[in-house]
Amino acid sequence: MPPSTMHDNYPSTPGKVKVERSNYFGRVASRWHTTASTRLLACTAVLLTLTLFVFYRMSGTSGGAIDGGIVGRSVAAFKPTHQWELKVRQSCLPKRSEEEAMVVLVTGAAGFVGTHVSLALKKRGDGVVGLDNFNDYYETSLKRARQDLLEKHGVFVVEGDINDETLLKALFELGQFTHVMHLAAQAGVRYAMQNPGSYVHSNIAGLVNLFEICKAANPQPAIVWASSSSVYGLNNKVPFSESDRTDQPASLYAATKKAGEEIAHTYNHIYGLSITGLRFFTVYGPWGRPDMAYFSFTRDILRGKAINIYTGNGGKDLARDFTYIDDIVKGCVGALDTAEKSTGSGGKKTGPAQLRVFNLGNTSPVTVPTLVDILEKYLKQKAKRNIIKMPRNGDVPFTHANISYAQSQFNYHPTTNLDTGLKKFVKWYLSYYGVGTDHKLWLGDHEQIV
Ligand SMILES: O=C(O)[C@H]1O[C@H](OP(=O)(O)OP(=O)(O)OC[C@H]2O[C@@H](n3ccc(=O)[nH]c3=O)[C@H](O)[C@@H]2O)[C@H](O)[C@@H](O)[C@H]1O
Repeated sequence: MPPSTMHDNYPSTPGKVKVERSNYFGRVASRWHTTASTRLLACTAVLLTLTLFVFYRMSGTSGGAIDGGIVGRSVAAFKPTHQWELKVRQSCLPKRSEEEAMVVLVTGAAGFVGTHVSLALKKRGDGVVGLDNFNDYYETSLKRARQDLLEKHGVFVVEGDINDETLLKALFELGQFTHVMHLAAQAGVRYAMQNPGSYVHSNIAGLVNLFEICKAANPQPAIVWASSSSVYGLNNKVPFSESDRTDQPASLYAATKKAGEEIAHTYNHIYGLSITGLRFFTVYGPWGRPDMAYFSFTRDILRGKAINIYTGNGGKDLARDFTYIDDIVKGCVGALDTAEKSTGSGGKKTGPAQLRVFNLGNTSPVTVPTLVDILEKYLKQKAKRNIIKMPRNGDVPFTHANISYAQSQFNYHPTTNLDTGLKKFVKWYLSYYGVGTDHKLWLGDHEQIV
């Protein structure tokens, strides 16, 4: 199999893609007992394949395009059209006074948090452009529905990957962004064991590419980005404070988010980028992520399917500091509003710049069985519960945020408890998918739920 075909197994925008390993080497091995000339041919083919593979990988990075290394090829060259430029310009136009207004690039805009933050910014009159690669980590129809919602509110979502240098340069030139809300990432704690490359592609390579573009932009934007409560890993000092140790990640997902925080430090230190990391604590709500427990439990309860409820050591219930999406949006907007300007110019730092990390949690952990109790109440249906020991897949037993830093800096006060938040989620879920729980059933009317 030629190397180009081998690479076609990898997506440029990774998602839930099964990487089928080439069985070329297997076939070569099985024929190893044949003639000497076959053996020579096989050796040459293996060497040629390896040489081309290495060359392909090296040319991908030396050409300036930061691609995902093990996950991929460079994204296809982007060529802006007149129509595309018009849409970007229009979406960037603020509707409030120039001094007050921000022009924000929201990456991951068709994602759960990205959609809500984009809407909130647009509603108060900021210029907002979205960017999303629409990967298939979970159902893309939900991402497209969020995109429809955004476009109805005047937010144009550019389809593209944060690793696409050409696209990002064109966007930054047009947009002259004052801020970047960076939410594009490969999410999910447990999926990291199935597709580690996608975490490297989005959470490491993509982050570096975005910082490179921001550092070179004139003016440099201030950046607020999504880190994760998972960086606390096996930390058992509660509640988790920003100054606690974060050097024991329990999953590759957590490790890439922790790495992102270190990379942020570097770009702040060398180039004067103003960077704020937000450690989100298990965010849930309407338009949420189908891979998360509250969402998949809802689906399975309605279908009469059993759900797995994990327990920790000694059968102890797991607990999360579940945080409602509206509270997270307030935190994101607060972080944007208090972000100072970057200090660099022409890729050079001219003075020290702001570097912050905040917990955005709810400060009241709830156990997973209690979450299921609440869902049963609002779904009016009993769950079939399988209680099983937590698999060794990167999970942590509990999370609990100390939010006093965010409180002091931008008055962050979460107001929605899990009961109220899940009630709103269930209402949205039933209106979106229909009571019959057929996922293809679209009842529309979603705007009222936001
Ligand atoms: O705060 C974060 O930084 C992360 O939050 C979220 O991770 P988690 O807190 O692990 O949420 P989620 O998967 O909903 O599992 C919730 C609970 O249900 C338990 N759980 C899960 C699945 C299952 O089948 N059974 C079960 O008991 C499970 O053991 C856990 O106790 C985001 O997905 C992640 O992207 C990141 O943003």
